[in-house]
Amino acid sequence: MASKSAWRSLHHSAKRRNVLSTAPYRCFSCSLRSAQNPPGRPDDSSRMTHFGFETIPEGEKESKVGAVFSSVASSYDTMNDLMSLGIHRLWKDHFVRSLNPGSPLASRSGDASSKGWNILDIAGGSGDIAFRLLDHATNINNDRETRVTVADINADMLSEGRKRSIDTPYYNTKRLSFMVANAQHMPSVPDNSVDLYTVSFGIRNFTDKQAALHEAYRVLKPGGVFACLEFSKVDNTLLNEVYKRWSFGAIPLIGQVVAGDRASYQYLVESIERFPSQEEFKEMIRTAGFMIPGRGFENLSLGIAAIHKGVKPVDA
Ligand SMILES: C[S@@+](CC[C@H](N)C(=O)[O-])C[C@H]1O[C@@H](n2cnc3c(N)ncnc32)[C@H](O)[C@@H]1O
Repeated sequence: MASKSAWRSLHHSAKRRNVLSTAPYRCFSCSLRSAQNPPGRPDDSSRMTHFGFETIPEGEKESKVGAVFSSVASSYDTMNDLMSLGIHRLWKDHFVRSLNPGSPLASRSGDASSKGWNILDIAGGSGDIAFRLLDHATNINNDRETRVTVADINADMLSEGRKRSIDTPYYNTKRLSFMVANAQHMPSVPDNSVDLYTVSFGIRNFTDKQAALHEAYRVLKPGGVFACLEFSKVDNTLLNEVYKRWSFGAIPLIGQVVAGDRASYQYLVESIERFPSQEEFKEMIRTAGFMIPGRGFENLSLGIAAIHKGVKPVDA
């Protein structure tokens, strides 16, 4: 008899080719996909959304985004360096430093007995943020208890992450795990169980961003922190002009030359353009129930990217 993992991979390749419609046992990733319309939610089949500059039925977005990331998975890290001229590394380092993972939890949750942080890195893809979070906890805070679950809807991106983790001290330890999950509905993550929820360059791809923010609120402990690093709106006219020429002119072309895939990179730049402004996104975080610390966001490189944070109230 085929092992569960062998069956699962056969099942998924069959699903991709549309030749299998029913699962003989509960398949985690597929059940999550179908869980987009949980009981009680209206059928979304007639609702429209954006896929880059295209308007498409909501029900089609996940598979289209899935195809983009399956296509770019193997070249994703190289492309990130080329597209951002390496700057994404500085943004990610700064993001993680600003969160200070592994520092004493007592200061914000009042739970002096807590050891280590339970971190959920959503849309974690190839592990860039997870490895940095664990390095920071270990090397800066001397904390060897903090653990990160990298969750992503795309098994191909997670498999790149798993491969990369082999070169880290966290490989095959309880500090690092990978999970196929849809940020909009994560039934396997209990309420009030997470200290820090991170999402880096992921949320603009979600079909229902507000639903994902509500789900972040649900899984975070009271006092827990939501933190998002995402492309945003440039607040300087001249830089904005240069940036748009670079992103629309060069990035799809680099995608074609390096990864043999122009269309996926065209989608990625269009999705940046479609993402709400800093102020609009801050209001979405507030709507999900979070308290907004200070100004609520920090612009990086004049707003090319921004860090947004929200805190779940301690008395929630
Ligand atoms: C641009 S990558 C970001 C990867 C990584 N966080 C980083 O900063 O390099 C975006 C990721 O979002 C994932 N994603 C898209 N929609 C998702 C959803 N609804 N739930 C979870 N992950 C999703 C994609 O599969 C992809 O791995």
